[in-house]
Amino acid sequence: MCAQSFRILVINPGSTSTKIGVYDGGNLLMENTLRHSTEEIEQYPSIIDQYAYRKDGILNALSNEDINIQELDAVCGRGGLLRPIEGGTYTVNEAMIIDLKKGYAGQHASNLGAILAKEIATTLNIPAFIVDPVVVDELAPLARISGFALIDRKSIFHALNQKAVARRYAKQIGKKYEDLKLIVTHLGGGITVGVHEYGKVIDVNNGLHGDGPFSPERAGTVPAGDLVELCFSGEHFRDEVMKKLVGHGGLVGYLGTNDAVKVEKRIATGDKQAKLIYDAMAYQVAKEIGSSAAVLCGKVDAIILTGGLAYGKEFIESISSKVDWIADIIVYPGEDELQALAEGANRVLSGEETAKIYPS
Ligand SMILES: Nc1ncnc2c1ncn2[C@@H]1O[C@H](COP(=O)(O)OP(=O)(O)O)[C@@H](O)[C@H]1O
Ligand SMILES: CCCC(=O)OP(=O)(O)O
Repeated sequence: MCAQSFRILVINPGSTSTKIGVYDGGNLLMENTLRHSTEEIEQYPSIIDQYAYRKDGILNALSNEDINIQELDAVCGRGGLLRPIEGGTYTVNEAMIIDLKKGYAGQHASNLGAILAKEIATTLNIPAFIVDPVVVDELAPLARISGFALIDRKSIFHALNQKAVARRYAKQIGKKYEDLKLIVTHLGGGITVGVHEYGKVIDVNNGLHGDGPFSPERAGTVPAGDLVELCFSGEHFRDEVMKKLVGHGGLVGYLGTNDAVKVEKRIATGDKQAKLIYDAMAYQVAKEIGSSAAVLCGKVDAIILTGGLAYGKEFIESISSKVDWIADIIVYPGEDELQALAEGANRVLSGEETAKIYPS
């Protein structure tokens, strides 16, 4: 008897893009990346206000590729800033939608994944899922200590892609993910460096709220005392400072764009400031990888570099030249997120796994 084949629409809203794909029986029928400039995104006061803009983009892309949405069996979105939960595939439920709409754990484009999936799925009377949301939390107790007793460190990162590429690497070398010690670095609109020890991400920088390297649009760690002074100087409003840290931080703050391709072009035409800032981003990523290697006592099976910025050859070279003494470096440009979403939904639809329930 043939295994049943399911047609699944996957939706991955990122800070600088919305990526979609349609899979049938595990085969990719179409994929599309809709890029969003800072100016486009800025028209919307909050993440939830981007809903119709992103939904229209998705439905237009599907229609341009002659995909008949009536033939879909499920819709699976990237999971956003929910309560901390274990990894896996979850049915989108009302409790999840409520948390995402009110921004329970903050604002990020991934909050739209479940909402878009549910909305499209409801009109078609089919199920909606999320897989490995950005709040997957496997931190070791030591990694939770920030040094400031009122604030714990949190696990907010590219869980879906980090896990997917780590598994891809394990398969490629004929080993199990659960038997490896890896440092996985996602280089996207946000940048996260995860310490994967035997299948668990025991430490990772909080890629959203001011921790770790700066990124195309986030400030990462900034000097805390200076930040406190700035916040209480009476010259800045709360939302303005938050925006300077997340959204208008990193490359946007220094160079006015979240697009690394444009930055590379400026460097090629001799823009010294662009080169300094781009080199500094690579420098901070390398430092974070170095400290992650210390977590694993230097016993690292491989360093994986992935995400959109990993297409930039000189950027990757700049990081690699500082950390290649630690372990082999594997570069997987782009991401495996769409396929990981499709596989997660497929495991549930085929009965291989039961969907987890998000707690209310
Ligand atoms: N070919 C490329 N060379 C260098 N940088 C690239 C390339 N393609 C995309 N990028 C950059 O990657 C970043 C976005 O990465 P991506 O993983 O798609 O992020 P997100 O999922 O957060 O939207 C952007 O700064 C974009 O300009
Ligand atoms: C919220 C952590 C994940 C993240 O930064 O995603 P993007 O790179 O898509 O913004």
